Amino acid sequence: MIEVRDLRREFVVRAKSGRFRREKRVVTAVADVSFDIAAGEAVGYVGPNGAGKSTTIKMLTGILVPTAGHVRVAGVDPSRDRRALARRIGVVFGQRSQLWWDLPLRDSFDLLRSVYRVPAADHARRLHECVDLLGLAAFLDTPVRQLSLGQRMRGEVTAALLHAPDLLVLDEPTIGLDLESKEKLREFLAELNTRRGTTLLLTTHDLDDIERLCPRLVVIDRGTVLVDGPLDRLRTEVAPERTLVVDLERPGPSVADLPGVVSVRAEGLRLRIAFRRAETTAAALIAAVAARVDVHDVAVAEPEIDDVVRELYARR
Ligand SMILES: Nc1ncnc2c1ncn2[C@@H]1O[C@H](COP(=O)(O)OP(=O)(O)OP(=O)(O)O)[C@@H](O)[C@H]1O
Repeated sequence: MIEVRDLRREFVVRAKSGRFRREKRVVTAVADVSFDIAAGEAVGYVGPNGAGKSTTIKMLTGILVPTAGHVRVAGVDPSRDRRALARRIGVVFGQRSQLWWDLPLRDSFDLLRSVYRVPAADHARRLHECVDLLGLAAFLDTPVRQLSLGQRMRGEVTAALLHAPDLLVLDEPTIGLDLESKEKLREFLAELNTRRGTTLLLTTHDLDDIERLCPRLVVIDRGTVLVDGPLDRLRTEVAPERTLVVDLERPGPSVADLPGVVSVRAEGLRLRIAFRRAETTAAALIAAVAARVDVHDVAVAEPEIDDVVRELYARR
């Protein structure tokens, strides 16, 4: 669905140097990025501010022309054939709108139907589905400028899907939304990916989006890909410690010396035992702990995705 090889984008900026002189400087926003995304995948594209995420997305959607490299999206060269691309993909920019500000939401959808020449019956069916799943009914006749951010975002996602694209690209889709709206949107996108097989590529600073939606993560920093792989593998490789949370019946002797244990933190009768997955299993550790202290309850916590990404940024 997406093929990116040695993709590069430079910007020439003119900075003041001295009183009258302006110096030309080249900023490399994206430097030789390569990745492939297959149909049906859901991929998170993350990185710190200024990493080059938006610049990449703009090249994938035909808004920016690459300085060098090869890019194909749904079989199309995005900057050469934006029209053909527009029929195959949907794009949602959290910070920008494709809706008509002064018109009721419903009218924007009608206009988009004409733009994409979607047959009336298909349009009605897809719209009905989005209205239902995203809960749009209450504000379909409200002008877009009067919508709350959460309502507008649900409208934006609907607008991007009315022509049934195979790929949906989302740039910061949950930015600024409250927790409930975020969850609603994530649930909808997850369904879209698993049920309909729509490919998802999203940039986000909210790692819960990734946790919920993207089995695969591409991390970019200073214009280059830092890592690319399944989230589960990154968890194991980058954050090799898991945590056994043990609730004790009563205080007992220390368990810090058990094999594989890295550290133990006690909060009343609750112990947080960090252990290395390469050195012991949760089952073996639970047995060893239970042989020493009276255990009321146990749970195993995987590293948070935030920890994984923080560790990756720290390593650069
Ligand atoms: N039009 C432009 N002219 C000059 N420099 C630019 C332009 N657009 C982006 N850049 C620079 O390219 C780099 C990457 O920017 P980009 O917007 O792609 O980052 P990002 O990963 O999307 O960041 P954020 O998370 O803050 O949105 C930055 O250093 C930015 O200043």
